[in-house]
Amino acid sequence: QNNKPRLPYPPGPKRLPLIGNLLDFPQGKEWETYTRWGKELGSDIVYINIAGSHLLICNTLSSTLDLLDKRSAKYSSRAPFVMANELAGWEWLTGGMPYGKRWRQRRKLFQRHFDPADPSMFQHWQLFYGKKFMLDLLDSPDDAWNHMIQMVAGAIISIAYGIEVKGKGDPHIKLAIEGSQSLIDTMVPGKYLVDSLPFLKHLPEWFPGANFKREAKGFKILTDRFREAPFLATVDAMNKGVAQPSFVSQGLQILSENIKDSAEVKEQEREAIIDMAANIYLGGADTTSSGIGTFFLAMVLHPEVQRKAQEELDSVLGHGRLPEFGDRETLPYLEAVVKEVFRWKPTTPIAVPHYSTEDDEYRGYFIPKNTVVIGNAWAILHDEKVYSNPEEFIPERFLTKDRKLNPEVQDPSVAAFGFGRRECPGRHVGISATWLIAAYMLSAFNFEKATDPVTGQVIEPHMKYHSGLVYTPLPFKFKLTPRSEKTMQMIRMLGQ
Ligand code: HEM
Repeated sequence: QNNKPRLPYPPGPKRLPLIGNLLDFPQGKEWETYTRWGKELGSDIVYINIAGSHLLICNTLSSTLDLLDKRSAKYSSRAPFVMANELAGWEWLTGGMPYGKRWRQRRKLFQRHFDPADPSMFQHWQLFYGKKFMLDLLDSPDDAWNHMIQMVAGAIISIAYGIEVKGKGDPHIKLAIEGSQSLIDTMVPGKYLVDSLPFLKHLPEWFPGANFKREAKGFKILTDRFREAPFLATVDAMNKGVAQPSFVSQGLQILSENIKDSAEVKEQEREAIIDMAANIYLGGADTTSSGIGTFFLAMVLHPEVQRKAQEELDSVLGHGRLPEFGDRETLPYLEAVVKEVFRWKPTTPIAVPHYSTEDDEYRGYFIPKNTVVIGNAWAILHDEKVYSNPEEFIPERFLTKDRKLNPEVQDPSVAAFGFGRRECPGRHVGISATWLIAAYMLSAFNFEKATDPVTGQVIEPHMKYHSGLVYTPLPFKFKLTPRSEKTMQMIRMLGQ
């Protein structure tokens, strides 16, 4: 290693001594700044250095796949977050775990349960909550946003634990929302000095400036409760013989039938089941609801898209019933709408940054060990060479002239769910939920812009997003009306 001549770092904005690009670091929508830097430098890979930490951004699919996929043995870890992982009790978060045996064990458990070839386990719960959601919409359409958040949270909790949540104010939903918020609060890059200067973790709590340690203690109590409470509720239901099928009940069942492993190995697997179940909520709730929020926005802004999707649904369903998962292949326009939702406003615009574990060379440049490597999903999904007018919402881009899905157009899932060995293991669960809600809502409701009740003026959707790791549309007002008396009857029948 040391005998090799040192190659230059990849191109990047000019660095200052010591602090490097610290002052250039974008606040919000960083994917747009990364894309601009790449264009200005004429390079699809951009290197920046933040006070000694290395960061590499890949702005095209080819460079991203070259590193994160083809060289995944070196690029599949995660950067250490001292505050979140060591102090606030998030060390069991698989999405943040370093690459290795512990992570692999959890990922395997996940894949065993969420087999794309047998989606019935999770689709059963998606249908259950989807129907409940439709009844809630009929009851109070103006509250669509809140109903949607509750529906997604409820479905994910049931998929993980088999616990049927009771709607607004349900303690499991409340704990889950508080738990994931505390994670978002601890994982803000640059918020806690201890993430850049890890030795600070040894300061005693009373030391001036060590409030982060007291804060971490509060977070840890919540984190532990979030991880354990729903799991214990499932164990209790299993003991009483009333548990419903779920990730946890299936995992514990298989574990109880295992007679070949030692008690120690079985205990490790039990811990992995507890961890992974809580990860299902953290990975699946905010991501899915953000995608569905973007779908709402797209429908309100594009009545012509809505109309075409409804025509297609009516031609297949004949106004007589609500769609089912089995209809999916016969509805290419709707499929194109869902693809365009994930492309237009990618839910995770920089995916989750990877971390390199060895020195490397790429196209004549040096990429040191411990570099944070970002596949810029937003840049890939907004590349005008692949998707013309990328800022526009155009489902037709995925279709041939005779309205079939065009296999030659790049599927957004090449980037919308991350890359390589860390690629989202729950992507088919999230896409399935988004498809179902899009199909249900378009068959039964019309989306329109809201009007001011006093002036009667149309209220334009504000199109504001929260710019974090998950790009989340902020709730906006819109109007939902049932398409006909018949659709209202169909929904009412769901409640019987
Ligand atoms: C529908 C929207 C979703 C989006 C956009 C999304 C996106 C992502 C991304 C970008 C990653 C990181 C990939 C990487 O490191 O390259 C990830 C990881 C993960 N996702 Fe998803 N996800 C979604 C839904 C779900 C669902 C529904 C579940 C659970 C059922 C889930 C569970 C996970 C887990 C457990 C990880 C951690 C994987 C690891 O680090 O090994 N996701 N997701």
